Amino acid sequence: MTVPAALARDLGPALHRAAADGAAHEPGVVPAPWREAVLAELEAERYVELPAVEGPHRVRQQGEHVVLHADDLATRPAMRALHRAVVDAVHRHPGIDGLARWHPDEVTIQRYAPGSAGISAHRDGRRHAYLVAILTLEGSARLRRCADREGTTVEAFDADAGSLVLLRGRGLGGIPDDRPLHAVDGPRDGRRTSFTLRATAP
Ligand SMILES: O=C(O)CCC(=O)C(=O)O
Ligand SMILES: [Fe+2]
Repeated sequence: MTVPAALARDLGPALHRAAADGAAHEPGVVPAPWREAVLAELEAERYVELPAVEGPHRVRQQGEHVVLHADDLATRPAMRALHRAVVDAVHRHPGIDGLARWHPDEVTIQRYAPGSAGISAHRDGRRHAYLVAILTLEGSARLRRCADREGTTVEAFDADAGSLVLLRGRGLGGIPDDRPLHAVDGPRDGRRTSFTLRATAP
């Protein structure tokens, strides 16, 4: 395919919601042919099982992942184009503090097999600055903002194919650190694959 240059949606409204509320969802961001091109590239990757229990809060995880550095995308054109398109779409909204400095260097692809329970309530790491951008390449699941570590739902997003979920990272909108607790449920039918961009540099 000819890899497109831009996402299908302006991210302004979702970025403002994420800055105000800590989380936001935008459907229909990545067109199907582009998702398929990325999924085809991913067939060459070697996935690693997530630890079933992680960290002091004992977050439960059922899935597998591949963690790439942005530099690794040089040999993965569809992924590189998607990364660039998300960064361009975010940088179009420099009025929200932090976004102009958001340079995601960490790309995580996560795969959940049918029957997986997903990932229980957690916060993403403090080392991730400004924004966490979670695209769904295939499948669907509820991604929930949680009130507590037991996983009480505050708001549920439909993380379905082509959609984007944005989570506040450290420093977004000038707020030093108010990362949302969230969980992702198991896939509804068939496998779900997500593609997440995070910035580890200040
Ligand atoms: O696969 C996803 O939807 C993202 C799950 C999540 O919250 C994470 O990996 O930190
Ligand atoms: Fe997370």
